[in-house]
Amino acid sequence: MRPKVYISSKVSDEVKAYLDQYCECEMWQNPERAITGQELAEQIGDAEGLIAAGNAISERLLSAAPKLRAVSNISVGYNHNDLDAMKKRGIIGTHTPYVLDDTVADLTLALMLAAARRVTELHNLVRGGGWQRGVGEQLFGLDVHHAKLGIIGMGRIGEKIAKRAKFGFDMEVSYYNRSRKPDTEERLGVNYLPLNDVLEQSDFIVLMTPLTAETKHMIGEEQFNRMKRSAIFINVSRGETVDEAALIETLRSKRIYAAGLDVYEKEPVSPDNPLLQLDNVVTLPHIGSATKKTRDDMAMLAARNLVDALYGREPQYVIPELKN
Ligand SMILES: NC(=O)c1ccc[n+]([C@@H]2O[C@H](COP(=O)([O-])OP(=O)(O)OC[C@H]3O[C@@H](n4cnc5c(N)ncnc54)[C@H](O)[C@@H]3O)[C@@H](O)[C@H]2O)c1
Ligand SMILES: O=C(O)[C@H](O)CO
Repeated sequence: MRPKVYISSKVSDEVKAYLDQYCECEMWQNPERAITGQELAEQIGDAEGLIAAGNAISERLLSAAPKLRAVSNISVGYNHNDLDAMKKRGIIGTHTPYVLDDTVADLTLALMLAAARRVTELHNLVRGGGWQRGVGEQLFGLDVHHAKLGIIGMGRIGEKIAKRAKFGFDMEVSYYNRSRKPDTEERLGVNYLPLNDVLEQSDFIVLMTPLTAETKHMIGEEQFNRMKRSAIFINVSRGETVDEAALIETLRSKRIYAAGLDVYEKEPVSPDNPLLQLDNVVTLPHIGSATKKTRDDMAMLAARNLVDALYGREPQYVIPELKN
């Protein structure tokens, strides 16, 4: 009998057709909104496999799915998976690295450019008729080209950002990482610096680590106070890597120049979040990997990972902490 699979968000016809060859699939059908944790727990039933699109894989969900053998995340980040609970039940967990790197790096550059050149602020000014009053010096921005970029977390995506910055924008690129990367330093001409030096010397600081116990609130008041007053801070990693209250205060007091954000401590961001009231912030709704092609590629990779797991083959991208 073919294994039952639950797909927690709508996937392309091609991905669905691939899964249908091997599995009995049921899919969340409402394109208007994401499935809630409660709904997923109610619907997962006796599925042996789950294609998960950012859903919390918690003890509560797993206890509602007694037959579950494999969880395949359509994401590279897996901080929303309770790895201990999965290990305890022997559940195979997979993710989707590499296929999204260029897309996320493109968006990071978009945030750097938008924050430095005040793109959304000026867009709003033109739309609101403010151009009639002229565009004075107080609305001029900062250069991206030839500036100093510091990347915290020089992994797959960090490297793609470094490459764009270095070769596309003539930036001087430094990085801080858990371990040094001599190959990357040689290949891309980037310099390793201790974290405090990256914070103190960079014009742009991009945070690109995964969310772990170690990186939670890695950037807070002390780190913001080390940055230049003209610094631009970009977060495309996970919201909880940053102490958001400290970020809000830093931006409110203009302690740094601006921020570009794709991720937040609580998502979706509430309309009351003070970040939304500040001119010196560019905000995006966690869409780093969201082009149609990249999301389709991620879903297809997740589907292949899941089928391999359910048919007893080693999936290409098992979550490293869950590898035997
Ligand atoms: N906004 C989005 O849509 C989006 C899209 C993709 C990925 N992400 C996030 O970006 C993260 C990174 O993705 P990736 O594919 O580049 O991962 P990766 O594992 O290739 O790179 C992460 C790097 O961070 C380093 N690192 C880990 N802990 C650290 C610490 N405590 N201090 C310093 N460095 C540390 C690692 O050594 C590694 O080099 C993902 O885990 C995900 O959370 C967000
Ligand atoms: O981790 C990821 O892949 C993104 O945040 C979701 O697309």
